[in-house]
Amino acid sequence: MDVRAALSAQAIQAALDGKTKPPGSLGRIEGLAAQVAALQGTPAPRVESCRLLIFAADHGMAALSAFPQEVTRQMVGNFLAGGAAASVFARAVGAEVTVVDAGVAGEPLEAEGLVSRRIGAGTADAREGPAMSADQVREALEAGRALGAGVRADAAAFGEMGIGNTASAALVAAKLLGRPVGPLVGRGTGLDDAGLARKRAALEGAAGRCPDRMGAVDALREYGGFEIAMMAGAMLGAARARRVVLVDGFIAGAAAASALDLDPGCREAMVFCHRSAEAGHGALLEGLGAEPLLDLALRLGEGTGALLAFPLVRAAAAMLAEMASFEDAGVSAGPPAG
Ligand SMILES: Cc1cc2ncn([C@H]3O[C@H](COP(=O)(O)O)[C@@H](O)[C@H]3O)c2cc1C
Ligand SMILES: O=C(O)c1cccnc1
Repeated sequence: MDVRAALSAQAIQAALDGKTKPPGSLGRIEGLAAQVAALQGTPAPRVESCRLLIFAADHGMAALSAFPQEVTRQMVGNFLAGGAAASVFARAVGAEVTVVDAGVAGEPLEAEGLVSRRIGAGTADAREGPAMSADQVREALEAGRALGAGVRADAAAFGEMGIGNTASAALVAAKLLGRPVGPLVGRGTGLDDAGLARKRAALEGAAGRCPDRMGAVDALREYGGFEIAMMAGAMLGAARARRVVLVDGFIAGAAAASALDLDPGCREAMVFCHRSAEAGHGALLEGLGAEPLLDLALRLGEGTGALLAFPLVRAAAAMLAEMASFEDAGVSAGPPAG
């Protein structure tokens, strides 16, 4: 930590301790407020607006899902029509939504409001060989970076849609953490025990093609999805633009792990919003040293958990910006914090 950062962390702590409350009594909301203050470089931070970017793409491993591949395309229509869970939560918390076609299978989607950044018509089957080319990884990261950098809202939330993407996310996460894929494999959209055993065996086979530990570009090339790679790029772009980066569940977590591997500095922008019920998410969070805000047994993706956490982040920033100090309010302070 450089001296300026140390001083500013101290100044932020002093501002928090000067508020009309026993020191530390707002628990983790105080840490959240301090994070946002440091990110924005002000003791009066603001997180009033939020934009959710939903990245959609298809996977060569879609057969490992409990649902058919065409659901990805159909859900893009549902997002655009405002009928998905993420659409409803976005309205409920006052967030805007952008839907991005990162590579849905079949003919290019054409719909009003859809942002087209297609890298291909779905990835290749990672059980057999690389999911995409190195050029496609770069293209996806770059397209994402530009989209993330272009977010004008104070907070950027990240969601995804892609049948089969819990398989892809498990492999990417395993290689980034240098861990066996088995414990990261989960039921996704709701596999039964036989489906789960089949998925685990398939992913263990796929993982065996490559070294145990890989960097983000290699892991994304071998096992990624276009939406996961583009989301990783978008997280980097938004973090560099000093937006709060709201990380959703397991799949967004794999994208976040990729972004962190490419630039550990983007950590200061990231808020891990919830612990998904998907089996591997606990291990991924632990591997990243992240303690999420919420634990609601969600297992949907789309950015739903990120949207639910947004009001907490908004309230944390407002607390630091608006709460009276002991001095302002004429309230007697207790003993010095420490
Ligand atoms: C109707 C429907 C809406 C969804 N919204 C998100 N997902 C979630 O489920 C998928 C991942 O699970 P798996 O790897 O098992 O396919 C992703 O598309 C994810 O966003 C959905 C899944 C379905 C079926
Ligand atoms: O946590 C997630 O992102 C998730 C879990 C299950 C299915 N789809 C997404």
